[in-house]
Amino acid sequence: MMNKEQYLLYFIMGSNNTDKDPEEALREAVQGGITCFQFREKGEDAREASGKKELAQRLQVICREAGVPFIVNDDVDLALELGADGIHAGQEDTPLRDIKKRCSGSMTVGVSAKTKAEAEQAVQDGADYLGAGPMFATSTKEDAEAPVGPETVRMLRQSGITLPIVGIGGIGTENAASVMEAGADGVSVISAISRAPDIQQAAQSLRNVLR
Ligand SMILES: Cc1ncsc1CCOP(=O)(O)O
Ligand SMILES: C=C1C=NC(C)=NC1=N
Ligand SMILES: [Mg+2]
Repeated sequence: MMNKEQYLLYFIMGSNNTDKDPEEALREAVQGGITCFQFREKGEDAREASGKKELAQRLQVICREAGVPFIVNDDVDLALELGADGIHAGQEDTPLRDIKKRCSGSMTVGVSAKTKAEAEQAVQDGADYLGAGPMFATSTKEDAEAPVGPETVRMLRQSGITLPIVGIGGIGTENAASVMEAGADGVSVISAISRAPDIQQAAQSLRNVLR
């Protein structure tokens, strides 16, 4: 199970989020100080089946060596097969109750939620953290909905949600602090790190504005 501090700089990446070798990209991000990693192999040119599993295993080794939690997006079977530290489910993915039945109590289960109702349902279903967004405009997720802004984090806190919350969507060094100030425990980032010329520097710069 993860502690709140581990959500601070929650890097997410799949092979199609970087032009670099994904393993090299993750090593650089770990060097730069990410506190948590999610393997999200999705969308155009995403690897599938054995290719996806092999890449996941290699990235999991990098996380394990660094003591960084390794979370899998959406794919419950893969998460269980790998013995991942956690799974992240979107609203359109496998219902949390079904996931919880299949996962051991030690597995961190995260849910995307941006309304009070979604958040309360997730709490009831036993979610360990919430991903709220998109905070700002993003081109990384093709079907991302309209940005909801950090106000959504503030709203969830004012609604009495005490679960760890990470903001996600279009986050970089220029706006990360506003997400934390709204009450998030961390920020989830894809392209501001995965597409940076110097990935280690990008992760370090984000760490520097977070705390
Ligand atoms: C997976 C996801 N969910 C909401 S926005 C998003 C993409 C975030 O990518 P980026 O950090 O590059 O905007
Ligand atoms: C859609 C998502 C929202 N939040 C997080 C943390 N991960 C995701 N894949
Ligand atoms: Mg999803």
